[in-house]
Amino acid sequence: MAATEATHDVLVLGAGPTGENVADRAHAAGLSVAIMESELVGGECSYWACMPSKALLRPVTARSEARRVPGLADAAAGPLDAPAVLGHRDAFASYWKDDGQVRWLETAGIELVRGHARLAGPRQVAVGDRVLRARHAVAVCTGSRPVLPGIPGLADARPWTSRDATSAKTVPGRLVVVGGGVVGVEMATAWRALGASVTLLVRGDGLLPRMEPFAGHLVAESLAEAGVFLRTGVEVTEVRREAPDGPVTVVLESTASGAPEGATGSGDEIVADELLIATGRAPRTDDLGLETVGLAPGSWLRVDDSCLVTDVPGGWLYGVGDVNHRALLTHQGKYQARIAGAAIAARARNVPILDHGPWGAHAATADTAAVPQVVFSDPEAASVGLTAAAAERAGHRVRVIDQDIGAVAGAALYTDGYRGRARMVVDLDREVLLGVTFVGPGVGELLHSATVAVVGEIPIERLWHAVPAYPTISEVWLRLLESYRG
Ligand SMILES: Cc1cc2nc3c(=O)[nH]c(=O)nc-3n(C[C@H](O)[C@H](O)[C@H](O)COP(=O)(O)OP(=O)(O)OC[C@H]3O[C@@H](n4cnc5c(N)ncnc54)[C@H](O)[C@@H]3O)c2cc1C
Ligand SMILES: NC(=O)c1ccc[n+]([C@@H]2O[C@H](COP(=O)([O-])OP(=O)(O)OC[C@H]3O[C@@H](n4cnc5c(N)ncnc54)[C@H](O)[C@@H]3O)[C@@H](O)[C@H]2O)c1
Repeated sequence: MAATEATHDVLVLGAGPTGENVADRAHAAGLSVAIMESELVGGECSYWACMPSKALLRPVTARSEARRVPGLADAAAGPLDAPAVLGHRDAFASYWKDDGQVRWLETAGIELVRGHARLAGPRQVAVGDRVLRARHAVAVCTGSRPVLPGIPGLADARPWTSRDATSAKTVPGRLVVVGGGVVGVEMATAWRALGASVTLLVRGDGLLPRMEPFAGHLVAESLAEAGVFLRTGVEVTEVRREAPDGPVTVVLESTASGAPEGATGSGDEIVADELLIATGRAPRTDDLGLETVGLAPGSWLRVDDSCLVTDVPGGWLYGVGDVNHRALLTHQGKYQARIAGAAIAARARNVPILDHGPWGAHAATADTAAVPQVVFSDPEAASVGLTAAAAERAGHRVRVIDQDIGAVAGAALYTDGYRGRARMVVDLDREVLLGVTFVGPGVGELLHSATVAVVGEIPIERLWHAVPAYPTISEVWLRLLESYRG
């Protein structure tokens, strides 16, 4: 059968949050756009990542806070209603149906092409028996997938990935989680609160290694209090699941210092019902036709600040979102999409000089200079910009100011015995903030104040006039600034 052909101004591969926003920005600029999707419009974030995971975690943190509010503690003392929480999660994952997002594409005037898309040479994409051509740009927004390390026996042991951990229909009796990054911590938090006996295995010496060390310490302390069995400094060397529906045995390099609640087996082996591997991400570029444009299949796409792929000549191929490995977060993918969409539109109109300096309209800057992230653990950990160690490594002359958030009146009112800590990293040469970290209940909503301060490079002397309302947790800002100014 002959291939059907069509030409659009812009072709977008992958309709996750990033692809949707590239398509939207390009279309809003008057360009014709087709977007291709092999699974569900909305991508990982909507169905197997941000939305379902946060729907699982919100009841956990709400209960935990309520337990520390006088008058509510008894009412919140019982277990979570797991079927209700899982049902709430299902609703937030739109029951794994994308009708709503498809309707949005239709309303926006963006053509949806369902199927697996592959590049078929410069400015050309094949989907099934269709060949689509792009007048101006092709944007690859195909995201990332979980990495499964090459541990003997793992592939045959039916491990959970982040997709299973966010969509499981029942609570496992015993869950082993490998990886102390964001997915490992969030999912250990959720499934423990839902009733599973959870063992968290970490290769390094702590959790959340990309944040300030106190974030990992406070979260680890709280996970241990919740009954999570945390083992640091261990490596999984083998995994066995002898019967398809039987338990899984995880073999470790070191000796256990105790056994997790409800687990059978100890020492070098842990037996569990499910095993979640949360050890990072790989780009979804292995079956994308990258070789037809001179790139290596399976590689992250190297891009400039307008998200143009640097290794392909001609100025037509963009890599936006997770796939370029700059910042694997939905809000940063969408930010890059707004920048790339503007750059695509400007180049299509032959605008001679793009605004490509840092913080310019056509230069993604915040996704390297000021990335905000909230880990929705209990307590939450929220950070933007550089940690103290990263700032020093980058050659800045810094001063670090730490503050116990529990000492602030608003925090004391928020929950009894509020435990939390804040840090700001000050650039001593310019007297602006390079990074801010908050750990504690409810701090996720505090983060944007720090993001504005870091991105805006607001001088400390002006921040002094940004008066936090009394009595809110935001008063921690005042304490941080008082400590700095003396
Ligand atoms: C468990 C978990 C929780 C997370 N929680 C958060 C959070 O709270 N906040 C946050 O900011 N980030 C979070 N993230 C990260 C976030 O999910 C990603 O950064 C985000 O989804 C990236 O968006 P994207 O559009 O670049 O890629 P994706 O969301 O992965 O979308 C890519 C799309 O491309 C499609 N596709 C792939 N290949 C092809 C092809 N060849 N042809 C056609 N279509 C294709 C895919 O089916 C998919 O729909 C989380 C991640 C995980 C794993
Ligand atoms: N709330 C949020 O913003 C949120 C939530 C979940 C995920 N995400 C994003 O999704 C991405 C993926 O998260 P993730 O937790 O899978 O990756 P990650 O890179 O954050 O953490 C993976 C961890 O696994 C460890 N690891 C790697 N190989 C290992 C092995 N063989 N054995 C034991 N440990 C090993 C790494 O040292 C690392 O600490 C991250 O970039 C994250 O930002 C964001």
